[in-house]
Amino acid sequence: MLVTCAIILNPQNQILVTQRSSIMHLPLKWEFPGGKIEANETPEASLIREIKEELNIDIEIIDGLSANDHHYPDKSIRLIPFICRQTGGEILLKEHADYKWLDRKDLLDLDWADADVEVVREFMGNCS
Ligand SMILES: Nc1nc2c([nH]c(=O)n2[C@@H]2O[C@H](COP(=O)(O)OP(=O)(O)OP(=O)(O)O)[C@@H](O)[C@H]2O)c(=O)[nH]1
Repeated sequence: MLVTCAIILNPQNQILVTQRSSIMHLPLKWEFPGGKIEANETPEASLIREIKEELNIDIEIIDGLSANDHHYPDKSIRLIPFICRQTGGEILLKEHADYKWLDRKDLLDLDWADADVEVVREFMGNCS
């Protein structure tokens, strides 16, 4: 399963992180918002659509990071991360339990979905 996710930076270079709801796969784990790529969709178009659907905000994509393959007991995903900026809208949570803007140094303190840990490490390594 191909999944895109957005590392959205604000003007203070904080990062938007979202918490999965208690009724989702990986309940209450933190992730970067995003979702499954649908048929005939580019990764970039999929991510822009998902972020609008889930969070009610518009983003532009700045850059891509390495995809990370991860095998959960019940599914395997390829997580494709993009660095993004918010260009419009106000955050309204449609699916998630919570969100926060975090300083980069605090990212590894969260209880991440397993597939995201490698993505966080690469992102932190790139920025330091
Ligand atoms: N959006 C998103 N999904 C992630 C991340 N990390 C990670 O393991 N995933 C997994 O990727 C899958 C796709 O996410 P989704 O949000 O579109 O799908 P979903 O919860 O409806 O999944 P489902 O319909 O298979 O239960 C989920 O199983 C989710 O747990 C992440 O950072 N962002």
